[in-house]
Amino acid sequence: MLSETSTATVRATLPAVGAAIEDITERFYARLFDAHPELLRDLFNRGNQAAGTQRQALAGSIAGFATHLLEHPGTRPDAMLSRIAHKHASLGVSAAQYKVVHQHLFEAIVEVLGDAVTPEVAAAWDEVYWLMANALIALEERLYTERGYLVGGTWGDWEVVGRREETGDVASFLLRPVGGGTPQPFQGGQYVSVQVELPDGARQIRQYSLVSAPDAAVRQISVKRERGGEESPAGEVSNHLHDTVQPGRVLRVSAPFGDLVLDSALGGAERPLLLASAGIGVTPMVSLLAELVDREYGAPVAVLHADRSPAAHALRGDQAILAEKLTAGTTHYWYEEGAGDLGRVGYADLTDLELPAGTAAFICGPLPFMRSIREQLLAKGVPAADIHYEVFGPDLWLASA
Ligand SMILES: NC(=O)C1=CN([C@@H]2O[C@H](COP(=O)(O)OP(=O)(O)OC[C@H]3O[C@@H](n4cnc5c(N)ncnc54)[C@H](O)[C@@H]3O)[C@@H](O)[C@H]2O)C=CC1
Repeated sequence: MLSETSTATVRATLPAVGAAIEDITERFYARLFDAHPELLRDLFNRGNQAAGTQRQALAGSIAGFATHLLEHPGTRPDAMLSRIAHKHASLGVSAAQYKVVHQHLFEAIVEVLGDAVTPEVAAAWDEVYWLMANALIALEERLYTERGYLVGGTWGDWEVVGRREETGDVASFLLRPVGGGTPQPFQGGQYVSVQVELPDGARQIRQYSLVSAPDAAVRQISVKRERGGEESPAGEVSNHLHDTVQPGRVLRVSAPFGDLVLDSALGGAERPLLLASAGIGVTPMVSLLAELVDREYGAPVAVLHADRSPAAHALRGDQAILAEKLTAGTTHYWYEEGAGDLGRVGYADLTDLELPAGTAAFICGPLPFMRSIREQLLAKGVPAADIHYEVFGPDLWLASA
């Protein structure tokens, strides 16, 4: 909890810091990568840096954390912290790295705000930083130790033992640990980080949801080729995987992390579920469904998916087969074109969908889709706390929340 003196100072300076936060985070990353070029090459996503989205996400999380401290003193924004901690753990982040970030972040604050950063102001924001950093460090250490990993030591070598083209843009890669052995079961909905060496020697990392059943001996990821367009650069890692990775290749893969998991929503008891995905957001839903089937889940499960067309709908077969195996599963599909009798036309529309009382929702897909589903669920009376979501890449939902 923020001290009384710092609370007053943070309250008085939040508007100024908030207004300058994107400038501050831009200079922060410039300073950080100047001092540690290896971080941009081998840890941070270069595409997100170039597009500025990581900066917006960091700005959003700092501003969000400070606002939370002021508005809800004595509590923590647990959902936000948990999401960040899982992502960090999958990257192997360690406590020492928070000191490096602190140094460059505070230098950037002074560079942007100048004399406004009195010792009192610096001390108050220092307190905010360390409240957030220490909360994350504790969560990350718990994630490592719970699973018996050394801090930062979750990477392993995995051999690609199969590859399957799912759609024109999505390929699945089947992975088995080098040296054999059955991997520990993960939780449906979790993801792994994958690190590949690119032609210029950079070792870039991306997260991909696990698609296989949590206890499968062979793990599967399904990757959409990010072709890029006017607003977004082509995905360096997804294109590399599509163009060069065939069976026999060994990839560096992290242990599974991610908190879009059943236990976070269920609290021990079965309840009606809604699993809504769009586009490549289908991936975590498939492992969640596999886990539900495995548990012989008895409560109603509504499986919703929206896509450009049936042909673009990756893993449609797996999703349908698993939904069919559920005791009380229903499927609802929407396609922008070519729906025929395979689904409804247009974006996902929940107007006609009857939601049993007590439904918990899981959503994953492009941000506009997730916002639209969240709005529709809130309008139908689903409490915000029962809406769980996964964001791939920088959390711009937070930045704009
Ligand atoms: N959870 C996450 O953070 C995810 C992020 N993405 C990101 O989103 C981008 C696009 O993903 P794609 O699979 O190519 O999806 P996409 O662009 O093919 O869209 C899939 C479907 O989302 C729905 N949708 C799109 N805009 C909507 C809107 N404004 N309102 C309601 N529904 C809407 C439509 O039904 C559309 O067919 C990717 O670049 C990816 O990085 C994708 C999946 C998951």
